[in-house]
Amino acid sequence: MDEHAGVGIRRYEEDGAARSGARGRAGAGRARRSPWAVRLGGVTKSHGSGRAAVTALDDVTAELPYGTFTAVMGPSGSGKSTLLHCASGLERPDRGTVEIAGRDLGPLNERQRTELRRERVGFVFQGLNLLPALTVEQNITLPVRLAGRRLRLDSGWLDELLTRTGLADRRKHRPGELSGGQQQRVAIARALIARPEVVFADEPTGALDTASARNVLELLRQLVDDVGQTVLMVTHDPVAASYADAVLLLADGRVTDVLHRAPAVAIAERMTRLGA
Ligand SMILES: Nc1ncnc2c1ncn2[C@@H]1O[C@H](COP(=O)(O)OP(=O)(O)OP(=O)(O)O)[C@@H](O)[C@H]1O
Repeated sequence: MDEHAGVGIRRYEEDGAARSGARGRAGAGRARRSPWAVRLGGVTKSHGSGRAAVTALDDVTAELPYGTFTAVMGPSGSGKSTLLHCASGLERPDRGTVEIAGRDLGPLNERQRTELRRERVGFVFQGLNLLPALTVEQNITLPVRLAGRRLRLDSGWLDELLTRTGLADRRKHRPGELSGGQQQRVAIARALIARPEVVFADEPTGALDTASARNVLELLRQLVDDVGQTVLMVTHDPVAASYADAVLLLADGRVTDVLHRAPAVAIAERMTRLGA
């Protein structure tokens, strides 16, 4: 294991065990094969080939316990998006292993990976990707409907998500009738509707004003604390990262440090030292 990724892992693990044990609803009803919602072992990934090849991730090991919130930070080009794409099964690493809920993604074919992403993983991106013609409720339930008979809609969970996201009285509205922050909360509810093992968020507050961003970050934090959700979030913003239990700092494709429950100023100071 990468010596840095292992720093303070026990405390991080205890955080997750305490939260996901009591009320853990994320991935509810599924037997757990691993203490980690996500595990990367020696992941290496290059983009391009020959002399143009760029090593985006270089032997990254990281373990995300259930019920924890992890932020990934680093200078531009340090490999944050590539880490998120490899960890979520969107891209295959060149070397190393990726496990989600104890399942090794390596041997899975494309169809199996798509199914796993649909059923076990939630995504929240900066660009929202809501369908403008559908209502809030229809957008949120879309992943379940796309999965056909493989997933069943839990209407109690839908109601809880609508309440938690403050959208209960907006369920029949369309995205164009909502603020940016409300739209991002729809995207978060949609990511959670199938009770994924882990939610991957790429700059979820990047396009929001300060108050809406805080609202979205508090929502993610509450979902981790109350429901035992596991979240991995890429961000450039030290304030956003300060909501996380742990911040993985990347530089040149390697994990150079792990900060635990760090305040925004400490994260910003560490980022400055990385040259970000
Ligand atoms: N499809 C690609 N083809 C070639 N090189 C790529 C590709 N995608 C990423 N890279 C390179 O891999 C490295 C890591 O990129 P990545 O997007 O993961 O970094 P990042 O930390 O997310 O950057 P940013 O903060 O600017 O979004 C960079 O040097 C980037 O130029």
